[in-house]
Amino acid sequence: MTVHLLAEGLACSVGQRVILRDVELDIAEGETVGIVGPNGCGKSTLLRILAGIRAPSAGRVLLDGVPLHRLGARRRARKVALVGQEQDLPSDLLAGELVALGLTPYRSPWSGGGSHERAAVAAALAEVDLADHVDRPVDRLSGGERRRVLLARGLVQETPLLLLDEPTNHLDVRHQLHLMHLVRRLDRTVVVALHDLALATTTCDRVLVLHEGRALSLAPPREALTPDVVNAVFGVDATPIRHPVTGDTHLLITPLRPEDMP
Ligand SMILES: Nc1ncnc2c1ncn2[C@@H]1O[C@H](COP(=O)(O)OP(=O)(O)OP(=O)(O)O)[C@@H](O)[C@H]1O
Repeated sequence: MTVHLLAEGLACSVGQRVILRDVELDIAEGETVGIVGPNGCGKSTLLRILAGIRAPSAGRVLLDGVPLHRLGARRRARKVALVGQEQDLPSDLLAGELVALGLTPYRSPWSGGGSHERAAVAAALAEVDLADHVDRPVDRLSGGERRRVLLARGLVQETPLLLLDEPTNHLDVRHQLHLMHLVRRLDRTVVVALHDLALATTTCDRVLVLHEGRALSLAPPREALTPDVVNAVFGVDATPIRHPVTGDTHLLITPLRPEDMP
């Protein structure tokens, strides 16, 4: 249950302002690709275009060669799930009911949730380590629990393409790693916007760096996130450090020294 994702010449503008230009992506079946870049560089906008929620001002998105815009809403919802950064969740729902919304594309009108649906919801909540939260009101969940419930809603949608917008926000370090390892294990194509460069490096197959509306590279993490790129894109000082046990290179990120500031 995975898909080849191709994006050709994507652009997006709001009025005169260009948000994205000439973005090309060729993502293989089952790959986990991270999108990184500074605040406002267009990560969420790109994910919304890849989800078919926002139309690009130029270019197109193809899933296994089929243009996304040709798919009706229901077929698209069986192909692509976007787990966004929703702040306001319906306060009168239980966690299990919110997750069950992910099954909407498979329901016939007015059908209720049968035992098959309840099992799917329970399995998705168990995947995100919230098996005992099915009957908890959504408005009483912590920030991290909400993020994980939203991920469960995306998982239950069973789409070959899963798009995640900063899914690790609000999560403690153990749950950040758990979530990213869970995502990698899925037999799905995943595109995930992340702020944590270390997490992107250790958990993504390839990383896309967005800077000033352009895609700089789509490459294995340590090729995409060199110290020079990180310094230029984020305006920080990144120093490569070798892990004493694994020998892998990690970036130690500190503020620019005053003498290096532009
Ligand atoms: N509908 C819109 N109207 C006007 N400007 C918009 C609209 N949508 C996005 N933008 C602008 O486009 C730019 C990119 O926004 P986007 O949310 O994609 O960035 P991001 O990389 O996800 O940011 P962050 O890391 O802060 O979440 C921002 O400057 C934002 O203000």
